[in-house]
Amino acid sequence: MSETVERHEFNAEVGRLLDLVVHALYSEREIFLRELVANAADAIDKRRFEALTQSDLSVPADARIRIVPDKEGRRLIITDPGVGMSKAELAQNLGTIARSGTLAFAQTLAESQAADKPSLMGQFGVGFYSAFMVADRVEVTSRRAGSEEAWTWASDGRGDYTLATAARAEPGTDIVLHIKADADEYLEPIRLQTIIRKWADHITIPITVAQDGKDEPANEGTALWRKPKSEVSEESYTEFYRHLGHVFDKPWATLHWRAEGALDFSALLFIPGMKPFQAVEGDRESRVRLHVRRMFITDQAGLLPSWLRFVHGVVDTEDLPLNVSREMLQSTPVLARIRRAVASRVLSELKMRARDSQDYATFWENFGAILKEGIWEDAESRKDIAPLLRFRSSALEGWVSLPDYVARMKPEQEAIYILVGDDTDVLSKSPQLEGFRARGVEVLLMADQIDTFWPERLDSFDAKPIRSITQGTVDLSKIALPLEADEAADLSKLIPRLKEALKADASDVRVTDRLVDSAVVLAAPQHGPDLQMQRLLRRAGRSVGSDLAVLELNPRHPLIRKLAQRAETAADLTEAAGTLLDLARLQDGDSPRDPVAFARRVAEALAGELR
Ligand SMILES: Nc1ncnc2c1ncn2[C@@H]1O[C@H](COP(=O)(O)OP(=O)(O)OP(=O)(O)O)[C@@H](O)[C@H]1O
Repeated sequence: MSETVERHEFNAEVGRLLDLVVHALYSEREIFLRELVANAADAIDKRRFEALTQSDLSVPADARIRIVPDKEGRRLIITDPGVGMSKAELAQNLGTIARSGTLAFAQTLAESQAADKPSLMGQFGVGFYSAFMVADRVEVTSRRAGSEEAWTWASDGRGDYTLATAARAEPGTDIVLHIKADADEYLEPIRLQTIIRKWADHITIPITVAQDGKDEPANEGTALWRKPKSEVSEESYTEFYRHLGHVFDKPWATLHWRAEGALDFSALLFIPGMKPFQAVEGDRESRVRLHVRRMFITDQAGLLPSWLRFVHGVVDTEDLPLNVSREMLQSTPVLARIRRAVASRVLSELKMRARDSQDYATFWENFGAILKEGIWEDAESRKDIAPLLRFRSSALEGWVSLPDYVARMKPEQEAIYILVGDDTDVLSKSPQLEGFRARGVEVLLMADQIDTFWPERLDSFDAKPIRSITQGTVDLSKIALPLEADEAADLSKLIPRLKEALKADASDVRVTDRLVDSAVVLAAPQHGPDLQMQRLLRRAGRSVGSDLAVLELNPRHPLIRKLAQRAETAADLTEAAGTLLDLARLQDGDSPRDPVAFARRVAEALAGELR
């Protein structure tokens, strides 16, 4: 067979990443073995998954990962019968950085303090490239399952790599590391055994290390989730969690249980201790792994609803056949029942942990925004999720729950009041809150994208309606103002004049008791989209329809009083009306309709003052 050899440059990012990996990132070089073994195990799982629909790809019964040190040749070889890589996949996976942001993150990491490194590192796997910490040349020979062709990728990690035709009897991958002069220890079978036991014991695929010509088992290979809880140490849980999630932090929650009876399954689930650094945009599916009788089947069985997609873990059942098909995964009632059982177990864990508010805040700040999606999209779970929500509040620091809020409601108060915007700190200063603050009425402040949507679906909590304070007419008149307020001006002449002047820009002009210090405020029309929704629509370039905002006036404010007097005469109020509307928009963080005209009017008004 004639050999073809092609030379390719690494893209510039890979070059820089390699440099960081080798020189700045890791203090423990031994983790290269963990990374390579994890990749090999993933490749075997992938092949098993593909075999569900293509039986000729099936993984050999004695599949294992072999580690073979060759002292004389100064080589370390890692072999797996996994899915393998085609020529294009070799170039793509080992010649570029697939995930955007990886390089930037590696740089941050390299520059960070030693003390912060371990936790940052958790967000980050350099994976395959870590081989260059111990090797000055790496060769990867791979044959894609389902193909006859094999290719060898080779590089000394310095700018370029080659791709050459090769031969391999079976699908799978061999990684050959040419060990550096100062890395002799990684040619010692005992040392390799120790590393595997430390880092890869939870991998259920057998791993062997060759010693004196014999393959010796190196991992225990028991399925951790099948062991009784009492036999699993915290370290083993943590190590398994890290392996599953490709992370390095500690789980915030570990849920390990066995269901027996109507359903028969074991589950080991984790809620991460921090937000994933590289959240895959658009991927909203739960990635909890489904095993049948220990054997990995798929991580795409949607075992948890997407609003619990931050949960990692494994569910292993006796109730499905090993050759379960993809169609069956969609339709079998067994899986539907398992899904319900698993989700309800996660919710009860959250409920229990929510009793410790400080502890729960960690979870909430990481994943609260995702949990809220459940209120929007899951009618069945809505009632269970609602008490788990937490909010910023106009009345106090920290996180507030709906039950807390309801317990603090004023006797005359009719609704749970909310204000939605882009930033809770900005919201907490909003004039929209003035009348509520003055009357001692608490308002919940929300600034996640999803907050524009879910309140409408929940509608009420504990029989109290949830109302946006910028929507419709909020009636505060039943709750007395504790301080003495100025007499309200009579606006009966002013209002029709302003309505006329603003007929193209406001759907209504009316008196409000929501204000104390400010003259004006905007409200959404009673049956149209709320203000934040209008803002989102506008930013997305969508029309907000005919639902113009309502301009509300504070009849006790000096400016409004003066205008009310002016309205008694025939004076022209068009400009003043426009300025009022623009002021209200500015307060809510929006621009005046015509910034230049607005600036001119304000300047003229000031000039009048100064004259
Ligand atoms: N032994 C292998 N068999 C098949 N494919 C592999 C093997 N090793 C690596 N790959 C492929 O190369 C890709 C890149 O591997 P690498 O270890 O750099 O990153 P990763 O595993 O995707 O991410 P991370 O290390 O952060 O978990 C893998 O996603 C996989 O597709």
